[in-house]
Amino acid sequence: MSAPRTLYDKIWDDHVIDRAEDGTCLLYIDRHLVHEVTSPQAFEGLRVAGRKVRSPEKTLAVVDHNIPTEDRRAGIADEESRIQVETLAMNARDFGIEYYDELDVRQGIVHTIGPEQGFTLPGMTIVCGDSHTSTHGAFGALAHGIGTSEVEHVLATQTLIQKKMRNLRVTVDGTLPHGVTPKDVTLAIIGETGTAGGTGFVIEYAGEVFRAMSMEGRMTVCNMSIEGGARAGMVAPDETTFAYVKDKPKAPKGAAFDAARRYWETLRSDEGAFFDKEIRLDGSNLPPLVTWGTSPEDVVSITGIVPDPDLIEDENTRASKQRALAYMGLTAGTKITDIPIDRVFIGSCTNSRIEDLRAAAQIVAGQKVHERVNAWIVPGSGIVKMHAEAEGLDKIFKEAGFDWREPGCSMCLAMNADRLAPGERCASTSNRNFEGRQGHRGRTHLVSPAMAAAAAIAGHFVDVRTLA
Ligand SMILES: CC(C)[C@H](C(=O)O)[C@@H](O)C(=O)O
Ligand code: SF4
Repeated sequence: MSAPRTLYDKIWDDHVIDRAEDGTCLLYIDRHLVHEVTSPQAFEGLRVAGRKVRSPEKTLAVVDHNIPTEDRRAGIADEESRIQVETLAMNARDFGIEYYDELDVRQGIVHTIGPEQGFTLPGMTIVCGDSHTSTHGAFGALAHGIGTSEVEHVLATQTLIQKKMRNLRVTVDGTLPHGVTPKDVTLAIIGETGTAGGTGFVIEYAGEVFRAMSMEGRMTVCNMSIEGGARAGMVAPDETTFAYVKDKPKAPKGAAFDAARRYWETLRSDEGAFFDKEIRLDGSNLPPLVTWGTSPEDVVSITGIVPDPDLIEDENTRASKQRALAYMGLTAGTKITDIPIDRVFIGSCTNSRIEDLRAAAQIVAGQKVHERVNAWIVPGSGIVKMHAEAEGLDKIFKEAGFDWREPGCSMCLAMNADRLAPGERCASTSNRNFEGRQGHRGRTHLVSPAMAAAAAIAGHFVDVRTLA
């Protein structure tokens, strides 16, 4: 009998084409997602070399980072963004790749549309020139970001040169309390391990909490694997996965689905499989979390206070956390619920799917956005937007005073017209809170959609567990 293997080992083994003596492998790539930021030089490289895209049918292109989230018909005012978008459209046309442009209802954030279209499936190797490709690991796929030269390599060959990572299992057992969401789980994990805790690893998320979690929740968790330093994160596929995938436009149908499913059912870590590192958390004790600093590991409970970096022993850590506190304009000891906010951003590939919008709408219904707050909802895709509107969620948000916008990366990163003004403080459902991430001198607090919605109403952070 062969040695027990992890989920990662199995997907890896099934995709190795060639192994060099030093362990470097050539991996087959099943799916390649392409967006406007990291693809222009890759296509240019193909042009110069006179090469074609090896498997256009395994490649899908979409615009997300540079597009405006207001009326699209007005075009793109910013010259650089306009060129990025036009270039992707041209490249997709020239190389025969399916492309969702800014007027297509299927357009959205690259990591939202892959799963939505059934382009993302269990057991696959999935890459994109984007770090949050880890999102797709929620399906039990090996999915990670690649650099632009690798984008060119995959376009040309449908393969990638890779070294295998080590196996890390993060087990979260128990039942999440009311008001505690997948976003809080992922922030808790990063708070525990730090942003370097996953370096050199592929994470498998295991335990009762992930078994009970929806596909969208699993995507939120896998999305932020990269903030925890890991190459990728994954959840073994199960009935929840199969039910989600079934009937998606690009998923296999009928007998082909049944055959695929039989393979997918083998994609779980064997009893006794070896993990290089294990981390355990109790999900039953988690509170809603808020980040106070400029790293996703700077998490604190909603019932907590801004920590005092002066108390940190390690000199470097102390200096960096002191700087974070100064950047954030906070004073140690301040209650988290006393921090006033100016902006709310419910969006990004972490938290802008339909369940996120429902969770936010539930808190917003019948209420008004606080007079000081400018609050936005940016659906992850045109399909999410359409579903939300069919459910009347847009009305709930608009009546409360939210801006209901067009899909895209938007204010997750300041690469388009959407950004914080200097000094503005934002409750954001995105995944990064680095200096300037949402705009020059902007201040980001990472939270769940429910927490962001509650903050929009109150004008400061609120413990959602105290709401009905
Ligand atoms: C623009 C892109 C390369 C980048 C990434 O890789 O993550 C972006 O999506 C981000 O979230 O910072
Ligand atoms: S939504 Fe944010 S994190 Fe996700 S791909 Fe876009 S910029 Fe990157």
